[in-house]
Amino acid sequence: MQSNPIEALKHQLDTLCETDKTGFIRLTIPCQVGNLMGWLNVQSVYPRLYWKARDTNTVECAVLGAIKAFDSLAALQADLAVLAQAGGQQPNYFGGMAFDPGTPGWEHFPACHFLLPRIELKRHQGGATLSLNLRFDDRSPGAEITQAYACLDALVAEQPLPRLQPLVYQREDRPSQQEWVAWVGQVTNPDHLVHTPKVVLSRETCLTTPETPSPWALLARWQAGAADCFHFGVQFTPQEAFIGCPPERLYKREGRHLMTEALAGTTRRGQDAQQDQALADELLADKKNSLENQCVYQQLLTQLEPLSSQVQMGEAHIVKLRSVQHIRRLIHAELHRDVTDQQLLAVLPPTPAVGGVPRKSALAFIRQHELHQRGWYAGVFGRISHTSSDLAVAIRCAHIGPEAIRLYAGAGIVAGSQPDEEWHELDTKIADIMSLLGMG
Ligand SMILES: C=C(O[C@H]1C=CC=C(C(=O)O)[C@@H]1O)C(=O)O
Ligand SMILES: [Mg+2]
Repeated sequence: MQSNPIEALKHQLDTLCETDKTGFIRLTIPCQVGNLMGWLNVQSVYPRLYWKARDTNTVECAVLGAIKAFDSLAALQADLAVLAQAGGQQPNYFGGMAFDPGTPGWEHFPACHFLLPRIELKRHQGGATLSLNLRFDDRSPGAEITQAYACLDALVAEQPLPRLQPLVYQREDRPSQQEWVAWVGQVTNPDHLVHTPKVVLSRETCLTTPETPSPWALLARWQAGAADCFHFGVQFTPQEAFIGCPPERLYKREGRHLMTEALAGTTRRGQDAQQDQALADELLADKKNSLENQCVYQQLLTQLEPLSSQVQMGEAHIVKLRSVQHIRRLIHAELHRDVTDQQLLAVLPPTPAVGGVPRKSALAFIRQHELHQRGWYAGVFGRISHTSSDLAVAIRCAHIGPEAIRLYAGAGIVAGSQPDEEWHELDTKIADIMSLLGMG
């Protein structure tokens, strides 16, 4: 990016200094950008966050800094309400939530965290824009403007992403395959299935290496092979990152229209078109995989019923990703007038695609057995605003620390699940990122 968009934003800020300052203000200027992650990778302002929703032709966002951040949905919803009441421009808040707020989770990753960024670099079909966000309602205007100038001064020009170097990793799975087999045995025991028909068990694959790659270089490569997925990354601190390319939507809300889905039930990709189709047909007809999907849509329908006037579900169909195929059912609903994102996020996650049925006893099993912290894996990641929100289920993801990369994968265990097949399913779910790391 050339320096003139920054100068142009400063010029807008100069003009703003002389006018009335209230509420939320977004200053925007067109700009040119090559690679948003190449830009993010060199900035010194934190948090650094990337978000691209699953739909084609959607906006790509790279954001920096936080002029406001919320560790609770109630506080976030209150802020949305204040700004909606004031009218005018409405901001986007980016962030996520942990899988289980009742566990310690990951250090530096609060159970819930959504931020209103200082800087937004966006690219859409019409080109790219650079925006500077300001808040005046709850702070001294002078200090806010000084901080905004300082943030603009800190921006640096985009640079090519570093190459991914071949590294040697030491792999350790938690649980081990032996422990996994025992857990699947417990969950599929008829005495357990009677009260808990589904538990999504997960595994942490810890790849230790003296030096980990740039998370943005890794995400850029991962994203290139993950069409039809959400793409996200966040760094709250320079030492660690959480990135992912999840195929599953928690929900998208446009006004009162809500879209959600049940994505569960998995098979691998075939070697050729014919085998691929045979595997897809088998998946759709398979009882165990259909049950995994049914648990998800039944719970979503039950939860949406009191919140909406109409709930409609489409046919089961296959979603093909690079290494796996899934069963999906799309759900549409018209929300009642007063339903908020706070309510939706209090009710919907964790869906039985990542938790289980009933939620309470599935979570109890997970808490009792899994020794690794899921943290934001299987949680929520995305964008919230007054007019529309879009959130992914944070699966197919990696936590990148200074000495290790942690990959996460889970599998829905129901009646008919075979321990070794489910273990193998975990491996196909991490196959994309493993091959990028040279471990495929
Ligand atoms: C929990 C994960 O996947 C879920 C989503 C799709 C298919 C799933 C399955 O077939 O088990 C899982 O429910 C994961 O990838 O970590
Ligand atoms: Mg499965």
